[in-house]
Amino acid sequence: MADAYVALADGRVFEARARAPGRTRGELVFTTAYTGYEESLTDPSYEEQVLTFSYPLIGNYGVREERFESDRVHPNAAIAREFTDDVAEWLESEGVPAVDHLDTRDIVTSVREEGAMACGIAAGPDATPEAAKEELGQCVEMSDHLDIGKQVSTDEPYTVEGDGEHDVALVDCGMKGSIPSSLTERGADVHVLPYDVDAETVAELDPDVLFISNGPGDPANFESAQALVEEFAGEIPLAGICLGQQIVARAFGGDTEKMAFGHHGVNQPVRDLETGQVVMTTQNHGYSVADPGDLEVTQVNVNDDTAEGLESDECAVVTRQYHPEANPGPHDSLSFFDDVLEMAENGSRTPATAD
Ligand SMILES: NC(=O)CC[C@H](N)C(=O)O
Repeated sequence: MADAYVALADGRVFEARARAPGRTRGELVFTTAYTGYEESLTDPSYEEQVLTFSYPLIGNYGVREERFESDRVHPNAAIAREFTDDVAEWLESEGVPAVDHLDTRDIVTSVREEGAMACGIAAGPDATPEAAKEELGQCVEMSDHLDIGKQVSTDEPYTVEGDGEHDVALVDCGMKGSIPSSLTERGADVHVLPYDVDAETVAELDPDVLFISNGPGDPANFESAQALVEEFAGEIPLAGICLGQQIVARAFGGDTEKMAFGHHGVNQPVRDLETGQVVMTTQNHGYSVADPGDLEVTQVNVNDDTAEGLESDECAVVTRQYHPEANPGPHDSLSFFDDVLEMAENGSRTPATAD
């Protein structure tokens, strides 16, 4: 007998098996990643979402903390065709409801056809379809999570030391741990700052580059990070990943829009418009840059032409919509971090001419 229920905004209620008990709700999204479940579940960009894995068996190589991207699980709940005991126990210990033994192909095709939608979950001995529907009724639209940055950012600034070759000011809007480590490995000291850090604090640090991280929710709600970019545009080189690209685009007069079901997976093809080269990338976003403002689109998604890379020579800006730090996913675009540090070194996106 079912001991878990998933209620969707399209009116359907799925029966399922409870793997970690509890009641919750969130925006239902799916990832096509067939590996990297620990990294996805600890990616802060999934805050306030319910994550469905389209790959049918999740947990077949265990759970290891060194693969975590942050110190907790971020989606409000997780759904798979089958979770192993390792993953189920981990999610239960984190208090995050998990359900399996339901037709995830049906869920994925519904989201693909109708877009990311609200869902409610009730799992455990007392679960009822009505409880799942009640949760669904309380689900808040992603764009109405006005201060979602506070839920995921650091409260206090701190520094992760590399070799002191460059100083990166990294605004933590819900960053994945692989972003600072990709920079420290390349010799930079990374000063991690709260999502609402003020301009004076950044000015005092006098960084070589101001870097805006990935993060959850609607980029339009990250007003203070946007104001920071507006303040330092043309003064300090700027970089951004995912939410960071969206915030930088808005600061340069551009705009963002909600996608139907977004890109969540590890095989999204991206073409560089200058070289023509295509790389496979890791992605996790539900919004995209609809208008790059004063920035130039330098890379696009091969599937749907959305903006994947933005740059400005004049103001020293380089951003990516995808996740060059990988984890999970392919390492094809790790050189982004070399480009960022080269820009930090030269103070410009174009390499200094040797003369
Ligand atoms: N990974 C991210 O930074 C996601 C950015 C933003 N929250 C989106 O959904 O598009």
